[in-house]
Amino acid sequence: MVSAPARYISYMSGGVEIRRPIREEGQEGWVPTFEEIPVISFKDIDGTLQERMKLAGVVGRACRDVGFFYAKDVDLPPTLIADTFKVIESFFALPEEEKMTAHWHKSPACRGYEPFSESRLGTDATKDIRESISIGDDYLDEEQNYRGVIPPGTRPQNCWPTSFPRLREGLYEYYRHVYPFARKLLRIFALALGLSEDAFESQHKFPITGMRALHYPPQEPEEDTPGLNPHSDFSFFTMVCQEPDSKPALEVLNLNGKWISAPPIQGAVFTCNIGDFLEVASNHVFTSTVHRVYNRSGERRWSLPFFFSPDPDAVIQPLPNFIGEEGPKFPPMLVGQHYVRRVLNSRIHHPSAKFVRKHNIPMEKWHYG
Ligand SMILES: O=C(O)CCC(=O)C(=O)O
Ligand SMILES: [Fe+2]
Repeated sequence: MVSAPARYISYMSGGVEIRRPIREEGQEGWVPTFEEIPVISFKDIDGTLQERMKLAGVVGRACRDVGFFYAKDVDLPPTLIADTFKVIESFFALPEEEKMTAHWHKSPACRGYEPFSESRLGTDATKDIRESISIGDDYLDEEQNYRGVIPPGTRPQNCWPTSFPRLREGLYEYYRHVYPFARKLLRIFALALGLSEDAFESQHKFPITGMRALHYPPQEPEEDTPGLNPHSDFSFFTMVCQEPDSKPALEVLNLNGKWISAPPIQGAVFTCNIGDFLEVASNHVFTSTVHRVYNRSGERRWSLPFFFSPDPDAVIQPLPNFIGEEGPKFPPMLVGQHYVRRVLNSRIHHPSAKFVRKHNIPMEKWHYG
Protein backbone atom coordinates (compact mmCIF):
# COMPACT_ATOMS: atom_id res chain seq x y z
CA MET A 1 0.00 0.00 0.00
CA VAL A 2 1.37 3.42 -1.00
CA SER A 3 1.32 6.17 1.66
CA ALA A 4 -1.63 8.57 2.06
CA PRO A 5 -1.92 11.24 -0.65
CA ALA A 6 -0.13 14.52 -0.14
CA ARG A 7 -2.04 16.53 -2.74
CA TYR A 8 -5.52 18.03 -2.44
CA ILE A 9 -8.02 19.74 -4.68
CA SER A 10 -10.19 22.46 -3.10
CA TYR A 11 -13.42 24.01 -4.33
CA MET A 12 -16.55 25.81 -3.15
CA SER A 13 -19.73 23.85 -2.46
CA GLY A 14 -22.80 25.25 -0.70
CA GLY A 15 -20.80 28.32 0.32
CA VAL A 16 -18.06 26.34 2.09
CA GLU A 17 -14.60 25.29 1.02
CA ILE A 18 -14.20 21.55 0.45
CA ARG A 19 -10.82 19.80 0.21
CA ARG A 20 -10.60 16.50 -1.58
CA PRO A 21 -7.51 14.23 -1.67
CA ILE A 22 -6.11 13.20 -5.03
CA ARG A 23 -5.60 9.41 -5.00
CA GLU A 24 -3.73 7.24 -7.46
CA GLU A 25 -4.73 3.63 -8.04
CA GLY A 26 -3.23 1.49 -5.28
CA GLN A 27 -3.18 4.37 -2.78
CA GLU A 28 -5.14 4.14 0.43
CA GLY A 29 -8.69 5.40 -0.07
CA TRP A 30 -8.72 4.87 -3.84
CA VAL A 31 -12.23 3.88 -4.98
CA PRO A 32 -13.67 2.64 -8.27
CA THR A 33 -15.20 5.67 -10.01
CA PHE A 34 -16.02 6.92 -13.49
CA GLU A 35 -13.40 7.58 -16.15
CA GLU A 36 -15.81 8.88 -18.79
CA ILE A 37 -19.15 10.65 -19.13
CA PRO A 38 -22.07 8.45 -20.27
CA VAL A 39 -23.89 9.35 -23.50
CA ILE A 40 -27.68 8.92 -23.30
CA SER A 41 -30.22 8.98 -26.13
CA PHE A 42 -33.36 11.00 -25.37
CA LYS A 43 -35.32 9.82 -28.40
CA ASP A 44 -37.96 8.31 -26.08
CA ILE A 45 -38.47 11.31 -23.83
CA ASP A 46 -41.99 11.71 -25.32
CA GLY A 47 -42.57 7.97 -25.53
CA THR A 48 -44.83 5.67 -23.52
CA LEU A 49 -44.49 5.50 -19.73
CA GLN A 50 -42.61 2.23 -20.18
CA GLU A 51 -40.13 3.89 -22.56
CA ARG A 52 -39.69 6.84 -20.21
CA MET A 53 -39.11 4.48 -17.28
CA LYS A 54 -36.39 2.75 -19.28
CA LEU A 55 -34.80 6.09 -20.12
CA ALA A 56 -35.07 7.10 -16.46
CA GLY A 57 -33.23 3.94 -15.45
CA VAL A 58 -30.27 4.89 -17.64
CA VAL A 59 -30.36 8.52 -16.49
CA GLY A 60 -30.53 7.43 -12.85
CA ARG A 61 -27.42 5.29 -13.17
CA ALA A 62 -25.49 8.23 -14.68
CA CYS A 63 -26.69 10.58 -11.94
CA ARG A 64 -25.67 8.17 -9.20
CA ASP A 65 -22.30 7.17 -10.62
CA VAL A 66 -21.14 10.35 -12.35
CA GLY A 67 -23.51 13.28 -11.83
CA PHE A 68 -22.93 14.14 -15.51
CA PHE A 69 -24.22 12.77 -18.81
CA TYR A 70 -24.42 13.79 -22.45
CA ALA A 71 -27.91 14.10 -23.94
CA LYS A 72 -28.16 13.07 -27.59
CA ASP A 73 -31.17 12.71 -29.90
CA VAL A 74 -32.80 15.81 -28.43
CA ASP A 75 -35.51 17.09 -30.72
CA LEU A 76 -34.50 20.67 -31.58
CA PRO A 77 -34.74 22.66 -34.82
CA PRO A 78 -31.71 21.75 -36.98
CA THR A 79 -30.11 25.20 -37.09
CA LEU A 80 -31.00 26.32 -33.55
CA ILE A 81 -27.58 25.67 -32.00
CA ALA A 82 -25.54 27.11 -34.87
CA ASP A 83 -27.78 30.19 -35.00
CA THR A 84 -27.57 30.71 -31.24
CA PHE A 85 -23.77 30.55 -31.19
CA LYS A 86 -23.58 32.93 -34.19
CA VAL A 87 -25.47 35.51 -32.14
CA ILE A 88 -23.41 34.88 -29.02
CA GLU A 89 -20.12 35.20 -30.87
CA SER A 90 -21.31 38.43 -32.52
CA PHE A 91 -22.26 39.83 -29.12
CA PHE A 92 -18.86 39.13 -27.60
CA ALA A 93 -17.18 40.65 -30.69
CA LEU A 94 -18.91 44.01 -30.04
CA PRO A 95 -16.89 46.96 -28.75
CA GLU A 96 -16.58 46.88 -24.96
CA GLU A 97 -18.73 50.02 -24.48
CA GLU A 98 -21.66 48.36 -26.23
CA LYS A 99 -21.40 45.22 -24.13
CA MET A 100 -21.15 47.41 -21.02
CA THR A 101 -24.65 48.81 -21.69
CA ALA A 102 -25.85 45.49 -20.25
CA HIS A 103 -23.45 45.61 -17.29
CA TRP A 104 -24.49 43.17 -14.58
CA HIS A 105 -24.25 45.77 -11.80
CA LYS A 106 -27.48 47.25 -13.19
CA SER A 107 -29.41 44.06 -12.38
CA PRO A 108 -30.39 43.25 -8.77
CA ALA A 109 -30.06 39.56 -9.68
CA CYS A 110 -26.51 39.92 -11.07
CA ARG A 111 -27.77 39.24 -14.59
CA GLY A 112 -26.17 40.93 -17.57
CA TYR A 113 -22.68 41.34 -18.98
CA GLU A 114 -19.76 40.39 -16.75
CA PRO A 115 -16.51 41.60 -18.30
CA PHE A 116 -13.26 39.68 -17.96
CA SER A 117 -11.96 39.48 -14.42
CA GLU A 118 -15.03 40.75 -12.60
CA SER A 119 -16.28 37.48 -11.13
CA ARG A 120 -14.88 34.59 -9.25
CA LEU A 121 -16.47 31.34 -8.29
CA GLY A 122 -13.54 29.63 -6.68
CA THR A 123 -11.62 29.75 -3.46
CA ASP A 124 -8.53 31.79 -4.13
CA ALA A 125 -7.99 35.40 -5.08
CA THR A 126 -7.38 34.62 -8.75
CA LYS A 127 -9.79 35.86 -11.37
CA ASP A 128 -11.60 33.64 -13.81
CA ILE A 129 -10.49 34.09 -17.40
CA ARG A 130 -13.74 34.63 -19.22
CA GLU A 131 -16.51 37.09 -20.05
CA SER A 132 -20.19 36.25 -19.95
CA ILE A 133 -23.73 37.50 -20.29
CA SER A 134 -26.47 36.00 -18.14
CA ILE A 135 -30.21 36.16 -18.34
CA GLY A 136 -32.77 34.26 -16.36
CA ASP A 137 -36.29 34.03 -15.07
CA ASP A 138 -37.95 37.39 -15.50
CA TYR A 139 -41.66 37.24 -16.05
CA LEU A 140 -41.61 40.92 -16.95
CA ASP A 141 -39.83 39.95 -20.20
CA GLU A 142 -42.86 39.32 -22.39
CA GLU A 143 -41.09 36.33 -24.01
CA GLN A 144 -41.33 34.47 -20.69
CA ASN A 145 -44.82 35.40 -19.69
CA TYR A 146 -46.27 32.43 -21.57
CA ARG A 147 -48.60 31.58 -18.69
CA GLY A 148 -50.05 35.07 -18.58
CA VAL A 149 -49.27 35.17 -14.85
CA ILE A 150 -46.70 37.43 -13.22
CA PRO A 151 -45.78 36.32 -9.69
CA PRO A 152 -46.54 39.06 -7.14
CA GLY A 153 -43.59 41.30 -6.26
CA THR A 154 -41.66 40.56 -9.46
CA ARG A 155 -38.97 43.14 -10.27
CA PRO A 156 -37.08 43.33 -13.57
CA GLN A 157 -34.04 41.06 -13.43
CA ASN A 158 -32.58 40.91 -16.90
CA CYS A 159 -30.31 43.45 -18.46
CA TRP A 160 -30.03 43.57 -22.26
CA PRO A 161 -27.54 45.46 -24.46
CA THR A 162 -29.17 48.56 -25.93
CA SER A 163 -27.85 48.34 -29.50
CA PHE A 164 -27.86 44.61 -30.23
CA PRO A 165 -31.47 43.31 -30.18
CA ARG A 166 -30.35 40.11 -31.94
CA LEU A 167 -28.98 38.82 -28.65
CA ARG A 168 -32.36 38.95 -26.98
CA GLU A 169 -34.08 37.40 -30.02
CA GLY A 170 -31.47 34.65 -30.33
CA LEU A 171 -31.34 33.72 -26.67
CA TYR A 172 -35.12 33.66 -26.40
CA GLU A 173 -35.41 31.49 -29.50
CA TYR A 174 -33.08 29.06 -27.73
CA TYR A 175 -34.92 29.39 -24.40
CA ARG A 176 -38.27 28.71 -26.10
CA HIS A 177 -37.04 25.29 -27.26
CA VAL A 178 -34.81 24.32 -24.37
CA TYR A 179 -37.09 25.23 -21.46
CA PRO A 180 -39.73 22.61 -22.43
CA PHE A 181 -36.97 19.99 -22.63
CA ALA A 182 -35.81 20.98 -19.14
CA ARG A 183 -39.35 20.48 -17.82
CA LYS A 184 -39.45 16.98 -19.33
CA LEU A 185 -36.06 16.21 -17.83
CA LEU A 186 -37.38 17.22 -14.41
CA ARG A 187 -39.97 14.45 -14.74
CA ILE A 188 -37.35 11.93 -15.87
CA PHE A 189 -35.25 12.73 -12.77
CA ALA A 190 -38.31 12.05 -10.57
CA LEU A 191 -38.85 8.68 -12.27
CA ALA A 192 -35.14 7.95 -12.01
CA LEU A 193 -35.40 8.34 -8.24
CA GLY A 194 -38.38 5.98 -8.09
CA LEU A 195 -40.80 8.84 -7.42
CA SER A 196 -43.98 9.70 -9.27
CA GLU A 197 -43.29 11.63 -12.46
CA ASP A 198 -44.77 14.84 -11.09
CA ALA A 199 -42.96 14.65 -7.72
CA PHE A 200 -40.92 17.83 -8.33
CA GLU A 201 -43.57 19.88 -10.14
CA SER A 202 -44.95 21.66 -7.07
CA GLN A 203 -41.49 23.06 -6.25
CA HIS A 204 -40.91 24.24 -9.82
CA LYS A 205 -43.95 26.41 -10.59
CA PHE A 206 -41.84 29.53 -11.24
CA PRO A 207 -38.35 28.00 -11.36
CA ILE A 208 -35.24 30.12 -11.16
CA THR A 209 -33.78 29.67 -14.61
CA GLY A 210 -30.52 31.05 -15.90
CA MET A 211 -28.76 31.09 -19.23
CA ARG A 212 -25.17 32.21 -19.30
CA ALA A 213 -23.37 32.69 -22.58
CA LEU A 214 -19.66 32.32 -21.90
CA HIS A 215 -16.60 33.30 -23.89
CA TYR A 216 -13.26 31.79 -22.87
CA PRO A 217 -10.29 33.10 -24.81
CA PRO A 218 -7.40 30.66 -25.18
CA GLN A 219 -5.16 30.55 -22.15
CA GLU A 220 -1.46 29.79 -22.00
CA PRO A 221 -0.80 26.08 -21.31
CA GLU A 222 1.35 27.04 -18.34
CA GLU A 223 -1.29 29.45 -16.98
CA ASP A 224 -2.51 28.04 -13.68
CA THR A 225 -5.80 29.90 -13.32
CA PRO A 226 -8.71 27.97 -14.84
CA GLY A 227 -11.14 29.75 -17.17
CA LEU A 228 -13.75 28.74 -14.59
CA ASN A 229 -12.67 27.59 -11.16
CA PRO A 230 -13.78 24.22 -9.74
CA HIS A 231 -17.34 24.40 -8.44
CA SER A 232 -20.58 22.52 -8.11
CA ASP A 233 -23.67 24.19 -9.60
CA PHE A 234 -26.29 25.77 -7.35
CA SER A 235 -29.10 24.49 -9.55
CA PHE A 236 -31.44 21.48 -9.57
CA PHE A 237 -29.73 20.52 -12.80
CA THR A 238 -27.78 22.21 -15.60
CA MET A 239 -27.68 21.61 -19.34
CA VAL A 240 -24.54 23.00 -20.94
CA CYS A 241 -24.45 23.50 -24.68
CA GLN A 242 -20.81 23.53 -25.72
CA GLU A 243 -20.15 25.12 -29.09
CA PRO A 244 -20.22 21.99 -31.30
CA ASP A 245 -16.79 22.37 -32.90
CA SER A 246 -14.98 23.59 -29.82
CA LYS A 247 -11.99 21.79 -28.34
CA PRO A 248 -12.02 19.96 -24.96
CA ALA A 249 -12.02 22.38 -22.02
CA LEU A 250 -14.71 21.28 -19.55
CA GLU A 251 -13.41 18.83 -16.94
CA VAL A 252 -15.29 16.79 -14.34
CA LEU A 253 -13.82 15.64 -11.01
CA ASN A 254 -14.12 11.95 -10.19
CA LEU A 255 -14.06 10.45 -6.70
CA ASN A 256 -10.29 9.97 -6.76
CA GLY A 257 -9.68 13.65 -7.48
CA LYS A 258 -8.89 13.02 -11.17
CA TRP A 259 -10.12 15.47 -13.81
CA ILE A 260 -12.08 13.69 -16.58
CA SER A 261 -12.41 15.56 -19.86
CA ALA A 262 -15.96 16.30 -21.06
CA PRO A 263 -15.43 17.57 -24.62
CA PRO A 264 -18.37 18.39 -26.90
CA ILE A 265 -19.55 15.21 -28.63
CA GLN A 266 -21.08 15.10 -32.09
CA GLY A 267 -24.86 14.74 -31.85
CA ALA A 268 -24.97 15.24 -28.07
CA VAL A 269 -26.35 18.73 -27.80
CA PHE A 270 -26.24 19.02 -23.99
CA THR A 271 -23.68 18.09 -21.37
CA CYS A 272 -26.03 17.76 -18.37
CA ASN A 273 -25.17 17.73 -14.71
CA ILE A 274 -26.88 17.41 -11.36
CA GLY A 275 -26.81 20.52 -9.19
CA ASP A 276 -26.75 21.03 -5.42
CA PHE A 277 -30.54 21.19 -4.95
CA LEU A 278 -31.17 17.79 -6.55
CA GLU A 279 -28.26 16.34 -4.61
CA VAL A 280 -29.93 17.56 -1.41
CA ALA A 281 -33.45 16.39 -2.39
CA SER A 282 -32.07 12.90 -3.12
CA ASN A 283 -29.97 12.92 0.09
CA HIS A 284 -26.86 12.45 -2.04
CA VAL A 285 -28.25 9.54 -4.09
CA PHE A 286 -27.55 11.82 -7.06
CA THR A 287 -24.26 13.71 -7.02
CA SER A 288 -23.64 17.36 -7.76
CA THR A 289 -20.26 16.76 -9.34
CA VAL A 290 -17.49 19.34 -9.29
CA HIS A 291 -16.27 20.64 -12.62
CA ARG A 292 -14.06 23.38 -14.08
CA VAL A 293 -13.01 24.84 -17.41
CA TYR A 294 -9.45 25.10 -18.72
CA ASN A 295 -9.24 26.36 -22.27
CA ARG A 296 -5.75 25.31 -23.31
CA SER A 297 -6.72 24.55 -26.90
CA GLY A 298 -5.23 27.72 -28.34
CA GLU A 299 -8.69 28.64 -29.71
CA ARG A 300 -11.58 30.73 -28.45
CA ARG A 301 -14.37 28.80 -26.78
CA TRP A 302 -18.06 29.61 -26.30
CA SER A 303 -20.57 27.71 -24.21
CA LEU A 304 -24.12 28.20 -23.02
CA PRO A 305 -25.21 26.62 -19.74
CA PHE A 306 -28.93 26.53 -18.92
CA PHE A 307 -29.46 26.36 -15.16
CA PHE A 308 -32.78 25.06 -13.86
CA SER A 309 -33.47 25.60 -10.15
CA PRO A 310 -36.59 25.31 -7.98
CA ASP A 311 -38.94 28.17 -7.06
CA PRO A 312 -37.22 30.79 -4.90
CA ASP A 313 -39.67 30.14 -2.04
CA ALA A 314 -39.32 26.33 -2.19
CA VAL A 315 -37.64 24.56 0.68
CA ILE A 316 -35.48 21.70 -0.54
CA GLN A 317 -34.57 18.98 1.91
CA PRO A 318 -33.80 15.27 1.71
CA LEU A 319 -37.00 13.45 0.75
CA PRO A 320 -38.20 10.79 3.24
CA ASN A 321 -37.63 7.99 0.67
CA PHE A 322 -33.87 8.62 0.78
CA ILE A 323 -33.29 9.08 4.47
CA GLY A 324 -31.79 5.83 5.66
CA GLU A 325 -30.37 4.96 9.04
CA GLU A 326 -27.76 7.69 8.74
CA GLY A 327 -30.52 10.30 8.60
CA PRO A 328 -30.60 13.41 6.41
CA LYS A 329 -27.18 14.43 5.10
CA PHE A 330 -28.20 18.07 4.58
CA PRO A 331 -30.28 20.64 6.48
CA PRO A 332 -33.31 22.15 4.69
CA MET A 333 -32.43 24.89 2.20
CA LEU A 334 -34.58 27.85 1.26
CA VAL A 335 -33.83 27.96 -2.46
CA GLY A 336 -33.87 31.73 -3.06
CA GLN A 337 -31.72 32.38 -0.01
CA HIS A 338 -29.15 29.74 -0.91
CA TYR A 339 -29.08 31.07 -4.46
CA VAL A 340 -28.49 34.67 -3.37
CA ARG A 341 -25.73 33.57 -0.98
CA ARG A 342 -23.90 31.72 -3.71
CA VAL A 343 -24.29 34.58 -6.19
CA LEU A 344 -23.35 37.45 -3.87
CA ASN A 345 -20.51 35.65 -2.11
CA SER A 346 -18.78 35.11 -5.44
CA ARG A 347 -19.53 38.61 -6.75
CA ILE A 348 -18.20 40.84 -4.04
CA HIS A 349 -18.11 44.01 -6.18
CA HIS A 350 -21.80 43.96 -7.11
CA PRO A 351 -23.71 46.90 -5.54
CA SER A 352 -26.00 44.47 -3.66
CA ALA A 353 -22.96 42.67 -2.19
CA LYS A 354 -21.44 46.00 -1.16
CA PHE A 355 -24.75 47.10 0.33
CA VAL A 356 -25.12 44.04 2.55
CA ARG A 357 -21.49 44.40 3.68
CA LYS A 358 -21.78 48.12 4.37
CA HIS A 359 -24.97 47.69 6.40
CA ASN A 360 -23.84 44.46 8.05
CA ILE A 361 -26.96 42.65 6.84
CA PRO A 362 -26.66 39.01 7.96
CA MET A 363 -26.99 36.31 5.30
CA GLU A 364 -30.23 35.08 6.94
CA LYS A 365 -31.87 38.31 5.78
CA TRP A 366 -30.76 38.19 2.14
CA HIS A 367 -33.58 37.29 -0.20
CA TYR A 368 -34.11 36.54 -3.87
CA GLY A 369 -35.79 38.97 -6.30
O1 LIG B 1 -18.46 26.44 -19.94
C1 LIG B 1 -18.78 25.31 -19.58
O2 LIG B 1 -18.65 24.32 -20.31
C2 LIG B 1 -19.30 25.04 -18.19
C3 LIG B 1 -19.81 26.25 -17.48
C4 LIG B 1 -20.19 25.98 -16.05
O3 LIG B 1 -19.86 24.97 -15.48
C5 LIG B 1 -20.99 26.97 -15.29
O4 LIG B 1 -21.19 28.08 -15.80
O5 LIG B 1 -21.44 26.65 -14.17
FE1 LIG C 1 -20.99 24.73 -13.63
